[in-house]
Amino acid sequence: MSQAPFVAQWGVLGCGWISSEFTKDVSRPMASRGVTDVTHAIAAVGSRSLSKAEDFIAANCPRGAAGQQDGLVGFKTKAYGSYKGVIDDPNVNIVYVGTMNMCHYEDAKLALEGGKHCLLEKPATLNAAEWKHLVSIAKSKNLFLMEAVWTRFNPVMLAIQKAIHEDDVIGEIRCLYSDLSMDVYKKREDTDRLLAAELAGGALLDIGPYPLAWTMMILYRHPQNGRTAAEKVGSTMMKYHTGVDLATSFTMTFPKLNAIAYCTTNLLSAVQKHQNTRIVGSKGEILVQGYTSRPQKYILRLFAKPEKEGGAFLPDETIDMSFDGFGLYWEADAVARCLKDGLTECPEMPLDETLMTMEIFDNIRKEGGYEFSPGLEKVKS
Ligand SMILES: NC(=O)C1=CN([C@@H]2O[C@H](COP(=O)(O)OP(=O)(O)OC[C@H]3O[C@@H](n4cnc5c(N)ncnc54)[C@H](OP(=O)(O)O)[C@@H]3O)[C@@H](O)[C@H]2O)C=CC1
Ligand SMILES: O=C1OC[C@@H](O)[C@H](O)[C@H]1O
Repeated sequence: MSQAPFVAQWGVLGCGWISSEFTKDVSRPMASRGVTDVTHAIAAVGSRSLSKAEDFIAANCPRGAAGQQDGLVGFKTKAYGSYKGVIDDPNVNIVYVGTMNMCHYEDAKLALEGGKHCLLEKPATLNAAEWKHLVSIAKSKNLFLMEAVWTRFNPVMLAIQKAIHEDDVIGEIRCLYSDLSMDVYKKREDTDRLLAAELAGGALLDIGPYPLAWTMMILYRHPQNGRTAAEKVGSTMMKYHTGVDLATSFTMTFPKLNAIAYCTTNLLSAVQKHQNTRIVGSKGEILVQGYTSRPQKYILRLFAKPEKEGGAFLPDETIDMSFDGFGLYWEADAVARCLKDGLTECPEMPLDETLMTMEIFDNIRKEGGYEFSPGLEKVKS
């Protein structure tokens, strides 16, 4: 007889866009992605407004998430007009923080201090000091904590990682080019969360985590790199008049591989839906298709004669891994498995790799002159 799946009992903080995608994704039938060991319930949803939380439930999970639809738990999703209500709900065992960047530290702290595990949207915090403090609370209470870098769990990312790390498909890695940019400049008001200083906006914090995720997954985690931090990180930042960055680029060197990552992000240009990440090796290259944050396919392009300089390519092979929904469910499933197994950090997105990210971003901001508005950072180094 097969065992009943483990049910992650989520409490959602903030009823904005990404919380709705997360909620819809974990409400999809588990069978649609062949998962049988874990499932999900949305136990509670919290907003600063009760009616917003009620409307959110009606729109995104009227019958609860997958585990509730399958009758694995008896409770319905409850709406709260405060975040604290969610934390105190006895049916919640893990909190998803989908609030604005400048709220992440305090909202995650509320969850952890309330004794709940926590999945925290990217960027985890505003700086490394805030993250270190959250980690210390989580560790002292033996609670799970993870930054929600969902791209790390995307099947295209994992297939490419295997192709490069295990199957040597494109040979020695030489360069990784990764961009995620958005067409925001002159299209949105200065009060928009991406452009406003008081909301800790800017390209680096909002979409910079994705080029960095590719660098970490493909170069930092390369078996021959031995999880050695980048030797050098260089950056260029262009600021907007509000004080946030309109465009940032950073390079990261990995001498053990003789490989370099070129990462770019801006709020100036339309996202090319086709190809924004490209990985070049000695035998050919991989062209990631779709947004850098949620790719659906990749192209494998091999040199006909790898030993020759500037040689011709063999015909392209397209590996199509298209999926339904937004694609946050793989991350949610991985978190549920961690809880099921009693882990307090996720091997695919461990606490120290978020710390590394926050330290890299702190240094890039320092180099580029991006200082947060007074009072935004709750812990400073
Ligand atoms: N993983 C991913 O692909 C994505 C991740 N993100 C991340 O998720 C977070 C939220 O982004 P997104 O959903 O697009 O943003 P939204 O503006 O759509 O939602 C943010 C929510 O934060 C809550 N909030 C709490 N305090 C404030 C405040 N002072 N001002 C405004 N809102 C506040 C609000 O919830 P309420 O009113 O209900 O209390 C609001 O709905 C960001 O940190 C972003 O980086 C965003 C998009 C994609
Ligand atoms: O994480 C994100 O990915 C998609 C973008 O649209 C969004 O601004 C960002 O927060």
